[in-house]
Amino acid sequence: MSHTVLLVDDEARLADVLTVAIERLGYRVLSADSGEAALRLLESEPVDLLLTDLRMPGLSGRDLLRESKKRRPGLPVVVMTAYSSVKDAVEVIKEGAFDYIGKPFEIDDLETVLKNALLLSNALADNERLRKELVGRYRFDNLVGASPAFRKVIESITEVCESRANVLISGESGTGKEMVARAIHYNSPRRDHPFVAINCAAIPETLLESELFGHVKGAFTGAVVNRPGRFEQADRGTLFLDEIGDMPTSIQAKILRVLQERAFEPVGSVRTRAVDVRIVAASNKDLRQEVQLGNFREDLFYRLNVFPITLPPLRERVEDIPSLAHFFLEGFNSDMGKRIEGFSPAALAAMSGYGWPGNIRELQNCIERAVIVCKSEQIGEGDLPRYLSAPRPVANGTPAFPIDLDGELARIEQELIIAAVNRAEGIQVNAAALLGINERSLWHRIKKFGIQITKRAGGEPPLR
Ligand SMILES: Nc1ncnc2c1ncn2[C@@H]1O[C@H](COP(=O)(O)OP(=O)(O)OP(=O)(O)O)[C@@H](O)[C@H]1O
Repeated sequence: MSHTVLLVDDEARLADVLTVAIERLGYRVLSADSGEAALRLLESEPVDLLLTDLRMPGLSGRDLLRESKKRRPGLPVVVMTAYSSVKDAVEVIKEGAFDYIGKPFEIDDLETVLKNALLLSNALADNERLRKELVGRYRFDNLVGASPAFRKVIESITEVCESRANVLISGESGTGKEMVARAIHYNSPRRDHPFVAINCAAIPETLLESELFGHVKGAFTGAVVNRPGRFEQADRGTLFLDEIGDMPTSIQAKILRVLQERAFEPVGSVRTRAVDVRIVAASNKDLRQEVQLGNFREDLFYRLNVFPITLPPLRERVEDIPSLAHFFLEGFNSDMGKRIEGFSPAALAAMSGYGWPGNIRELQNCIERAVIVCKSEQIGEGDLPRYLSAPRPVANGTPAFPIDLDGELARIEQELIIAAVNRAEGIQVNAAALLGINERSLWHRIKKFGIQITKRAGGEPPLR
């Protein structure tokens, strides 16, 4: 395909002669008699090179050069002038012109200049494309996935990582929220400072404040030394507040203050400490809904939600299952010194047909188990838990042997937990009591299965 040259000259006769000559060289020519007309063509036409006269009434060649650099930075510009002078040449080159040609010139000279300008701009464009590809690959090489839904996530990370904006990552359990938080940190200007993570749901309310803000000696029984909190540890870096939806309201107010004033006081201290921390928060609950239910402060929600990223559940990015499965297979192969080459079509089909309530973490666990049990060079359907593809093994009280006992027990466990959590209206301590286990054990199981929990509004619900 021939390249398009936009020729700009206010002298109509010369423009006509040049148009014919340039067309003979094999280019398509668009002609404009002023800088203004040229800008309009630049907006609407696919132009590969701008060849402009320097002195023109209205918008001069130099003005046009500047404007074109703003609109199309990669477009090569060649400037022509009747008043050939070194000073003009230096100036236009400084402003970003590719070359300069003094009138009158031989068509052969023009041909060489045009050819070189186009060659260089193609090379630069290729270079930029390759650079972007490489940066993309090395930056996010551990984030596997090419589905449209996941590509959007990568785009969001690319957009936000350079800034200081707070980020709120939403997504079901095991969808990769922490991984994304790390990708943001390690691709941000803060990458040489700490990435500190804290799981707000895993720490009892009484300890959370001191965990976040630290404490001074004597602040409470057991505080025998001054201890810095996570905010201080993350100074100049990133603090990842995981499961922020489970943060008690009293602490939410304190987090809001750090976001607004970039300052806090350790527990037991009256001295204010300044801190420079970027917050990346994550939640597997719908925080907007939590705000409506009165469980989460609206002002904090808006502070955190400056840049929201939503991670799709694995069942909505089924296309990524094979590449994720291979990625995990490679990792476990090398951890366990195995050489399993891949998956049978039936195994891939079973994985693609399953709903993955625990998302990528569940897939990862499943591949780990398969690598352990697999005895051949390919993971087959039989190496995967039966519940991935098998229909229910107990119908009308009669077991359809053989069954996958572990898989079935996991399924029943999951169902009972969901039922208890629903009965307890999302209040985990009550659900744990219903199941006869402690709250911590329940929390671990909820995490393992990726169960979604939504508390209902209106205080402690009665247990039935
Ligand atoms: N795109 C991905 N490519 C490769 N591995 C991934 C990807 N996303 C997540 N993982 C892996 O899946 C597992 C779960 O991810 P992660 O812990 O980031 O999820 P999460 O959403 O933070 O979970 P939770 O809500 O339970 O804290 C991790 O082992 C992580 O390495």
